[in-house]
Amino acid sequence: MIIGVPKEIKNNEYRVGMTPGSVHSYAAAGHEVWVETLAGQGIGFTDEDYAQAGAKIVGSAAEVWTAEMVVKVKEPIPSEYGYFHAGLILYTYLHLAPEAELTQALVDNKVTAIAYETIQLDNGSLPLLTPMSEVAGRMAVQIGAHFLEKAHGGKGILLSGVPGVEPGKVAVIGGGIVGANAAKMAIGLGADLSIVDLNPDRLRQLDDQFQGRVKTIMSNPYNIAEVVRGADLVVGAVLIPGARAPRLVTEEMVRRMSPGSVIVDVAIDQGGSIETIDRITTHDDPTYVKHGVIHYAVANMPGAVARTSTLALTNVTTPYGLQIANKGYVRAASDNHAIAKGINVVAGHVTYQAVAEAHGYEHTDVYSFLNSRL
Ligand SMILES: NC(=O)C1=CN([C@@H]2O[C@H](COP(=O)(O)OP(=O)(O)OC[C@H]3O[C@@H](n4cnc5c(N)ncnc54)[C@H](O)[C@@H]3O)[C@@H](O)[C@H]2O)C=CC1
Ligand SMILES: CC(=O)C(=O)O
Repeated sequence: MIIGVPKEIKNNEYRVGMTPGSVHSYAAAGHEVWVETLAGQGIGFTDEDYAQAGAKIVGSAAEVWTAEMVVKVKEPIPSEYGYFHAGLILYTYLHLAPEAELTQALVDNKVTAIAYETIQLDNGSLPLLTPMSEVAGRMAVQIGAHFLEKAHGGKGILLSGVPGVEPGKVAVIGGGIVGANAAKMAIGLGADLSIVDLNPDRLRQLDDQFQGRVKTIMSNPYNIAEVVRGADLVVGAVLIPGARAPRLVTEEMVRRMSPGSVIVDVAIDQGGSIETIDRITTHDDPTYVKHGVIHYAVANMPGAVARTSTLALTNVTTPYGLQIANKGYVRAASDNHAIAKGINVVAGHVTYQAVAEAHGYEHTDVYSFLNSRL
């Protein structure tokens, strides 16, 4: 199969869909990999590194996108929609529930769109989202600490406190991978940490894992209002896989926070979990202030630490990508249902229920579709 790896063009996105090591694995399996020139340059992977690993370096995005399968990092942006073509396998993050226009473009062009973030194991885990959630969760606290500094617009709080002065308060809404990784950093800094989740078993795990250094709180509007009101830093970290994020922190709750507090809404890639976050921000211009509170809503946070993130991401995307390339998506998804769950759109059908519901498409059962093609 011919597999294309375009250079990412989203704001400050230096991650890349394959490392030279992943190119080597695809090439060893008999595939031809086309890498757009300078795709990895920003993180120290040169065209020469890719060529030595077995890639063909191509001069333009337009050419890369003519491949049978495209391996990317971020969801395509409108200037890339024109490259879609029937039968293309697009393997990348997609986050379609808040992206009506992208969903329509994939449907109209009969692209087979396999979303990293909905590839799901039988135990419910999301193996291709996990590493980026680890990165973003850890970053969320360091970003929050930065914006809490007076010179960056914050209220002038050091999250750790100092002897004789109490630490800052961090409230994490959603105790999954992002939440647990934010917790590690907050605890490492010595902050006063609360984590809110809906799942009592998850709260028990967090309680055990952090040995009394976290307050675990059941999710309901009353508890969220209380914890948000007292927080210096709120981290939005909820997820309902594939669906638009629930807006758990209301405008009224934000209004009651003290001026100079910070919200980092990691869940912005699924539409955001904070009512006062009405737009995605960028690494170039990451924050805005509403009701005196600093809002950070960057949808590609791991792009800021792109070398670490690319290595972590391709560690998990390459084995699944190889299954898709080696067997074709129909056989790969029939043999491995984790991959079937990643198929959001195929041959003009929407096969992920939450995406169909979000945009009013009829839902096509992915297994019926796959069986019809076997
Ligand atoms: N902005 C960015 O750059 C990045 C964003 N993300 C996003 O972060 C979000 C979280 O991802 P993960 O931690 O991996 O998901 P996860 O599935 O591991 O955790 C989500 C948690 O939210 C909880 N939850 C669901 N509904 C809730 C409610 N009503 N109240 C409280 N808790 C609730 C679940 O029980 C679960 O523990 C996702 O939207 C993911 O795509 C991840 C990486 C980078
Ligand atoms: C998860 C995601 O969308 C990202 O890492 O950018």
